[in-house]
Amino acid sequence: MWQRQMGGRVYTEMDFDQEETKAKLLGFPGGSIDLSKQESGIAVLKINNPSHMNAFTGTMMVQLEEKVSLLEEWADGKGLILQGAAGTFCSGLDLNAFKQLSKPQDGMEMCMFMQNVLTRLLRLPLISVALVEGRALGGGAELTTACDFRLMAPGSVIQFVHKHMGVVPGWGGAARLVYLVGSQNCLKLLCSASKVDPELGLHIRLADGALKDPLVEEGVGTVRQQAEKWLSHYTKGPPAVIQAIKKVTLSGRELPLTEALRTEREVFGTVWGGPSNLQALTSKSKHK
Ligand SMILES: CC[C@@H](C(=O)O)C(=O)SCCNC(=O)CCNC(=O)[C@H](O)C(C)(C)COP(=O)(O)OP(=O)(O)OC[C@H]1O[C@@H](n2cnc3c(N)ncnc32)[C@H](O)[C@@H]1OP(=O)(O)O
Repeated sequence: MWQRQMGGRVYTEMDFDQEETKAKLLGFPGGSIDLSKQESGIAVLKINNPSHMNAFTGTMMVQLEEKVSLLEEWADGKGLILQGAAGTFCSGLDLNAFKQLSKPQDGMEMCMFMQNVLTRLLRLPLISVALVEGRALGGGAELTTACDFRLMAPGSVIQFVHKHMGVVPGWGGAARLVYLVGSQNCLKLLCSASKVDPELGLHIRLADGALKDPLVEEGVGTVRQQAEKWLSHYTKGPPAVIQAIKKVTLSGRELPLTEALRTEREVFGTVWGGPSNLQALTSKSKHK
């Protein structure tokens, strides 16, 4: 029930031929999206195209979809960190692909593909964090909004540069940005294409944390270690319970009240009387 209501794609085969679009996107090679799942239940998705500032190629779009599919089935998963390679996040759509996808229909098919993938990414039953180092530009800025939280490293910048490209966000970034920062701040960020640094990010609630500089402050660990420590505060506990918390939060955010309540009941039924619940009851009764 939950999967049907919340896990679905935005666009179906009624809207576009996903497989045909995939084949087209694979015509823009370069880079990779690498997934590593850890025993702790935290996975890391690496945006890996460092020679091009982690610009997002067609191959990377297809690989992102494949990795999201794997994460949707990860029963032991609790958290996810989205990070760019070589100390920077993502400089947006690969400009070569941009040029070659210049026909409106091609652009819209790419958008539908990426909106489907990023919506599924945001709806993963995992607590997700975009670890922003260096620059997150254009589509890269949109990628950061497809996670539950954003942690910004010292000197990092999120910049919706779309106006400079004569376009608007197409990967769902505008819809998600309005939800995160409100319509006025969204308008300001898109119309000014201004740089959001950690301080401004915290102020407008685009960022949920500013990480410390390990070169300045001893003992704070790398930014990745800091992000993992931050995320660990929210992923302590059994995977089934953490996943259920994300599901009821998502339904509360996305569904009309009656449907959200019904979904909450469904999800509640998956954990009530489950092993974690029974174990908690047993340990509580010992304290009487
Ligand atoms: C729907 C999303 C879509 C949209 O509509 O907005 C987009 O995302 S469009 C793309 C938006 N992104 C950009 O406009 C950023 C473009 N890149 C830059 O402005 C600069 O590269 C930089 C990111 C500010 C870094 O500048 P700098 O430090 O001077 O390094 P270089 O410019 O020399 O870049 C190093 C290397 O990386 C290549 N590169 C960088 N960004 C891209 C990109 N988006 N696509 C392809 N390649 C990119 C750059 O060409 C250099 O490679 P070489 O020329 O081979 O050395």
